Amino acid sequence: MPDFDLVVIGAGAAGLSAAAFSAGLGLKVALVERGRMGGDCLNYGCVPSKALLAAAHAAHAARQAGRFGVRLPEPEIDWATLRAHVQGAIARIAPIDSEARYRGMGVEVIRASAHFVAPDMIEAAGRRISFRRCVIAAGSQAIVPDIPGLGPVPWLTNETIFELEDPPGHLIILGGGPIGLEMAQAHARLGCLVTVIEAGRIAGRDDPELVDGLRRALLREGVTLLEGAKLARVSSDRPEGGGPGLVAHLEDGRAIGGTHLLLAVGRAPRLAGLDLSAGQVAATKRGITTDAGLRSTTNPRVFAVGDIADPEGIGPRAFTHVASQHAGILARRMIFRLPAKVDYAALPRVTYTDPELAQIGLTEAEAREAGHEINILRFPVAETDRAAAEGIEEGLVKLVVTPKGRLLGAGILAPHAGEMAGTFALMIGRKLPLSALAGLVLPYPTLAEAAKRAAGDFYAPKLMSPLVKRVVGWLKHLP
Ligand SMILES: Cc1cc2nc3c(=O)[nH]c(=O)nc-3n(C[C@H](O)[C@H](O)[C@H](O)COP(=O)(O)OP(=O)(O)OC[C@H]3O[C@@H](n4cnc5c(N)ncnc54)[C@H](O)[C@@H]3O)c2cc1C
Ligand SMILES: NC(=O)c1ccc[n+]([C@@H]2O[C@H](COP(=O)([O-])OP(=O)(O)OC[C@H]3O[C@@H](n4cnc5c(N)ncnc54)[C@H](O)[C@@H]3O)[C@@H](O)[C@H]2O)c1
Repeated sequence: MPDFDLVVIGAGAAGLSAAAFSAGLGLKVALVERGRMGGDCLNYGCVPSKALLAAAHAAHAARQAGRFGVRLPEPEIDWATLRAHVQGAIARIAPIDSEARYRGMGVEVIRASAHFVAPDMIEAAGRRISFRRCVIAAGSQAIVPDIPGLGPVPWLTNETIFELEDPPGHLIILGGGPIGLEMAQAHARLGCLVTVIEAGRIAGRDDPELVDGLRRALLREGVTLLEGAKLARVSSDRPEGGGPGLVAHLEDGRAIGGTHLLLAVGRAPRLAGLDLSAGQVAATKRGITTDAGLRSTTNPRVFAVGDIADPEGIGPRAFTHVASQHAGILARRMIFRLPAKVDYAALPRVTYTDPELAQIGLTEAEAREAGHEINILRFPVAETDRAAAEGIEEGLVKLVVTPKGRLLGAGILAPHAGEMAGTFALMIGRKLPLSALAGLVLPYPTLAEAAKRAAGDFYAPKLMSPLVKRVVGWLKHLP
């Protein structure tokens, strides 16, 4: 008999969900975690970043209040209290992910590093542990690019930036993806100088039309965005009187002096140390190779979930809600032996800047690339009455639909766009026709009305057609 029905490696969003439902269904489960319970999302990712952004938005709101005739002095940033707020947000959620809670569920929690010693056995804390099934949920970590000068010049990643004792004077951020942009706006609003060095364009996976508005918003707030910029090397530049300092030298000869460097150029799966070859588990630099049901293609006892999983070579989707989706697939596939596959057709993703940038399903470019015949519908958020009342200038809803009115994708740039994403995820996921959105009675005044107005545009030409006008002309003669 194996020691455990299930061994889970990693107690982040993905591993915790897998352990909880498996123990709940009566399986004997071991959960191995070498770092902090809760993984990246709780400790170094979603939670601290959103807590920092909340503080930054409060500072910004105070600065903007004058527009409404409410005059406030320039906000003073109390960094120690701000840090306490960020750590407090983590502490508030931590009990949910805690060792004590999981032990209470009957899970054996092992605080150690795990590695394979055989296809049906791992080793952790000096113990060899055999299993019927193993779920690898070891997550991902920040990529450290090979840039001359890094090393002598220290750098920050998502694991260290929330621990700074003092605010950075001038934060140089390498990479303008979700991490780079969220951290850029957060620090700029908190009074730091910020320069983003992006090799391509910022928010490169998102629709350029939506990104335009976000770019304008960031530039207005004083963030320096260097797009299409290649970093050649970094050098140390300690200012007189001490303190951190560096110079980022771009390939085109520009040199940017700053105090701190944040690396936000993407994520790499945490494969090192797992000794996957001993477990006969195949992997590439994108992650653990699985089928569409998250089962290892080379070891049927093993599944992979969360950031480390690479189902069918389509690559990871590094989001906490994907980790949860994976856990649901695992329950059906691994425990109930039902067919279940990853399906990202209705996947939402949100960059929590202000305005927020949300994409659900396909962007226009992705839909065209996939060969869909599409219509594009747009409505500027600024034209809603709510935007007028709140002085909102930036924002756009952009819908990607088939000629028959099926929604393939929705992009939203708006304050709190993430709160609107659910409607679109439901529509795409359940294949609801666009008429469902066009006919929806929404509360007035809300920014979400922009989405309904965009959907309405699909039907307006049909409604105003000569045929309909003839029918109306005929109907008016009826008693
Ligand atoms: C700054 C930042 C902000 C983010 N914001 C958002 C957001 O707003 N929304 C969103 O959806 N996603 C966000 N993400 C992404 C999200 O954090 C990840 O997708 C999610 O944490 C992945 O969960 P996971 O369980 O796969 O991996 P992780 O959370 O990384 O957990 C893996 C765990 O495995 C442990 N581990 C690794 N190897 C071993 C081993 N050999 N033995 C034992 N333990 C091991 C690690 O210590 C870790 O705790 C953000 C990420 C970052 C970095
Ligand atoms: N709000 C959210 O849901 C949220 C927030 C943060 C992170 N995440 C997840 O974490 C993942 C990783 O985020 P990320 O921002 O680190 O990575 P990313 O891969 O999304 O973006 C990295 C950016 O860095 C650029 N880049 C790469 N190498 C470079 C170099 N040498 N010089 C300059 N630019 C370079 C790329 O062109 C890209 O635009 C995201 O894709 C997302 O899945 C999600």
